[in-house]
Amino acid sequence: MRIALFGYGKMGQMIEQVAIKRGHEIVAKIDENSENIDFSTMDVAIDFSMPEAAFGNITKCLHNNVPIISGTTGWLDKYEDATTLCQEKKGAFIYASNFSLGVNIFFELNNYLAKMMQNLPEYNVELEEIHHTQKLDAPSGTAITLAEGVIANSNYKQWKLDSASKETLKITSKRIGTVPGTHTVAYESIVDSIEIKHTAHNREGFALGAVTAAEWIIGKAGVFSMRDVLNLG
Ligand SMILES: NC(=O)C1=CN([C@@H]2O[C@H](COP(=O)(O)OP(=O)(O)OC[C@H]3O[C@@H](n4cnc5c(N)ncnc54)[C@H](OP(=O)(O)O)[C@@H]3O)[C@@H](O)[C@H]2O)C=CC1
Ligand SMILES: O=C(O)C1=N[C@H](C(=O)O)C[C@H](O)C1
Repeated sequence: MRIALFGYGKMGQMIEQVAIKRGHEIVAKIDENSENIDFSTMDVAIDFSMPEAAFGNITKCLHNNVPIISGTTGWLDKYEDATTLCQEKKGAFIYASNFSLGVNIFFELNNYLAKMMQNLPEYNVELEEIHHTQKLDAPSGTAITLAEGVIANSNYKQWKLDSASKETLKITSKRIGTVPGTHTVAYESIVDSIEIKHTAHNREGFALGAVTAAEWIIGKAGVFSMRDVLNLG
């Protein structure tokens, strides 16, 4: 498969390693200064760039009929515009806040746990995410997906950074050293605590998930998710 990388930072470089190991070819490494991009050389594009760049990269790919996988976080105010364009162009697009297999299982676990806790008012739930100090957005995209999972299965109406109320689910974001990504969902009552936690040890799981999604999307049209790729039901 001929893969173009939009963004060649920490994730772009890890994806290159994983893709080459799986027999793929990197045909372009695109950054904010790239001009005259030749879309005809690409079977698929993978975008791990920056919050302000992702939507532009996605729309360029869709306009040029190149399937696009995006893992960039912090741009989701434009997600619906991207899906509408994808449908208009009969293109192929996947966004995931987290491409790792482990986190996608963790998302399912989070939804299941939230459903079980729904009618147990003695428990209070909070989310925490920890990432490296270079991360630009907060809360993490993964924490937002986890919060959406809790909200869909509880009486919470919204999430907020550092602030809680009866209707507001609190997310705490910490930035420490080189932490690749740690997410905790904690339910607390007076008598006990229930915690589920995912700890990424490095970036390889994210990269493998993104390359797997790129392999899966070839020949398909539509807006998909990692639930589709991993066949999680
Ligand atoms: N969904 C997932 O599984 C994961 C998502 N992420 C997300 O992916 C994104 C990238 O993370 P990471 O690789 O760690 O970040 P880095 O900062 O290491 O890399 C981002 C790269 O994007 C480049 N860039 C800037 N503008 C553009 C542009 N217009 N087009 C293409 N590239 C551009 C930057 O170049 P320059 O430095 O020259 O500006 C930089 O090299 C973040 O949003 C992060 O949250 C990260 C890990 C997993
Ligand atoms: O910026 C990162 O590094 C990560 N970003 C994603 C997020 O915002 O959830 C995924 C992963 O946790 C690493």
